[in-house]
Amino acid sequence: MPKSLVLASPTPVVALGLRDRLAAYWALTKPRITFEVVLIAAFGFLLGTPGPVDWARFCHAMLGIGLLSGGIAALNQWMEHPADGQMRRTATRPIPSGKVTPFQALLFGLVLTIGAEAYLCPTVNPLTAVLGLATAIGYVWIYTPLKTRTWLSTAIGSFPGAMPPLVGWAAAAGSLSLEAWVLFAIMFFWQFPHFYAIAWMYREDYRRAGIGMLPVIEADGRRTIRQTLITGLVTVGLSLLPFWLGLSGWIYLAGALVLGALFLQSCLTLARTRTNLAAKRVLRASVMYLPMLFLLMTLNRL
Ligand code: HEM
Ligand SMILES: CC(C)=CCC/C(C)=C/CC/C(C)=C/COP(=O)(O)OP(=O)(O)O
Repeated sequence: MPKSLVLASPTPVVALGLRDRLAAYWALTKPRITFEVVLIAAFGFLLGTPGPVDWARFCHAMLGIGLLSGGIAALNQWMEHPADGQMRRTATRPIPSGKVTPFQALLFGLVLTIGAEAYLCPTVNPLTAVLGLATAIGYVWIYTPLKTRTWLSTAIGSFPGAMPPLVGWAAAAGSLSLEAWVLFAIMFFWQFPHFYAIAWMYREDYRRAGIGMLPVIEADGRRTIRQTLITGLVTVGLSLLPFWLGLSGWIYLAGALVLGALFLQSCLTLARTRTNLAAKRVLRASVMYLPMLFLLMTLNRL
């Protein structure tokens, strides 16, 4: 297929009923990713709570974090809608499919992002708002433009990507501690198997849009596999630290080992078979692994 082929024509906005219009705006927030962001932030909040849980603050924090995650997802789509229109996976998104204009998406993203910041600062605490702002800048203004410039963009995007537990912790505690940074580190390394699996599955799509992720730029996939295995191992190794730090107990340790073994098994299967199906299993395993690990950590503490 020629590189220049545009899968979704940049049509002007199509006439939509209210329901479809709302659905298009909802899609701009990348709801499934935003859901996982809020979930991990919620675990971060509970883990960072020093005494009894302040449920009012918890609700404010989750609402603000959800709005922020949705807002930056919309801004990301505003910035990369030409590339999204070139890829099968993203060609049906609200902007390339003409359901929302780029300007509407920009406005929506700004309102949500600025609104979230203005909400988090007084109702939760300034530290949470500052970390949220750093996440927005890191994701929208640093990671997104770098996607077409360097294969290292994914490693850079992992910094804002790892913020949910840190932001959740800050919302509860009003400060950050070693334990919070350990949660950040687990999530930072977790992302490598996650996005290498995705980049493997969609490498033709990414190539067409000029996004040179590692599986796109290397011919044989060896570095992708090596980095997937190493970062998978580092993730599982780091996942044992909450036990040693006294954040969680024996049930967590046993569960983390079982979950880690399953996650690593999916990475090893990808290394052995190098198929798209195996990459899909790594993606599924990664999406399950993280919330289950944090759930165990939190339950075990309670
Ligand atoms: C540099 C970091 C990351 C990159 C490049 C990345 C990229 C992607 C992409 C392209 C997909 C779509 C896969 C598909 O359509 O089949 C995806 C799925 C997903 N990602 Fe990530 N992601 C990253 C980090 C994160 C983070 C930090 C979270 C959450 C806290 C997350 C949660 C998810 C979830 C839940 C899905 C599945 C969504 C679904 O079911 O459609 N990702 N990721
Ligand atoms: C606290 C808080 C609000 C945290 C937000 C965390 C965050 C920034 C998550 C997104 C991580 C990420 C790099 C996703 C991929 O985007 P992509 O542009 O590569 O994906 P795409 O190709 O599907 O658009």
